[in-house]
Amino acid sequence: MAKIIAQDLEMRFGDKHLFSAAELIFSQNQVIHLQGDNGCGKTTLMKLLAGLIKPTQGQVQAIGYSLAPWWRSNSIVGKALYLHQHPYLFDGTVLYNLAYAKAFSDNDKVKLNTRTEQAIEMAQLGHLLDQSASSLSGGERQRLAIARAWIVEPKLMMLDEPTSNMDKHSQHLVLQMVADLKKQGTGMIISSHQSCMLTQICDHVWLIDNNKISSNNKVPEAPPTLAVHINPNMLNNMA
Ligand SMILES: Nc1ncnc2c1ncn2[C@@H]1O[C@H](COP(=O)(O)OP(=O)(O)OP(=O)(O)O)[C@@H](O)[C@H]1O
Repeated sequence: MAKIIAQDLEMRFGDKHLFSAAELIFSQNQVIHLQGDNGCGKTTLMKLLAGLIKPTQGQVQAIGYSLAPWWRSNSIVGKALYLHQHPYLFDGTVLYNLAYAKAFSDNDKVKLNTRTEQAIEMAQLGHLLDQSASSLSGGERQRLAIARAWIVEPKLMMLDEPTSNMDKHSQHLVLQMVADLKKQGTGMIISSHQSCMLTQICDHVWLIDNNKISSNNKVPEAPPTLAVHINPNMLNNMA
């Protein structure tokens, strides 16, 4: 099973102590809601686990992956996929961005083509395929980035404030893809300082507070309540 393990972790920027943690384990089949106030270090923690930056102290290692090629000096890079809240997209069309994902998957060509078609449908990107990715709205960019990840089926993935640019409809589309990845065993960290549709499928919480990271099982959230509007005339008619 793929895991990222961080031990004796400490992160500082100059004099600013962001957080310390004796041990953090992020593994497949685990969906974590990463919580904490603005500026507490959620993005920094995810970048550490993705190998994009190094901790001030401590080790971050990946297990359950095949050995990294000799030219890749940092063996963490590329293990857990990190999706920024303003996702990086390649120059080119939406279709080009989806097709590019195939280079990062071990799946065979037929399966990748089928998954690409399914992803286009799930993310409702069909009418945007020939449009330049740089011209997409914030919510469309997020949908494209998550569809691209869904095609690849990563073992571990981190979503940084994924719903910050999304209306309810886009959130719902993304929820379907994320829930499907969960079913397939993809481990996920979803950072959000508020509860949202996506955090409802999380089963663990990591909280950054007072420069410490605590880890707990998540108390299930109540399903979203449906507002029921009762027409008073209807009640009169029933009386
Ligand atoms: N490269 C850097 N150099 C110096 N300080 C940095 C650097 N990157 C982040 N910081 C600081 O570290 C703190 C944590 O930033 P980070 O983006 O990780 O927080 P966050 O919890 O994700 O915030 P938000 O909820 O607002 O997105 C902030 O005060 C930020 O200014």
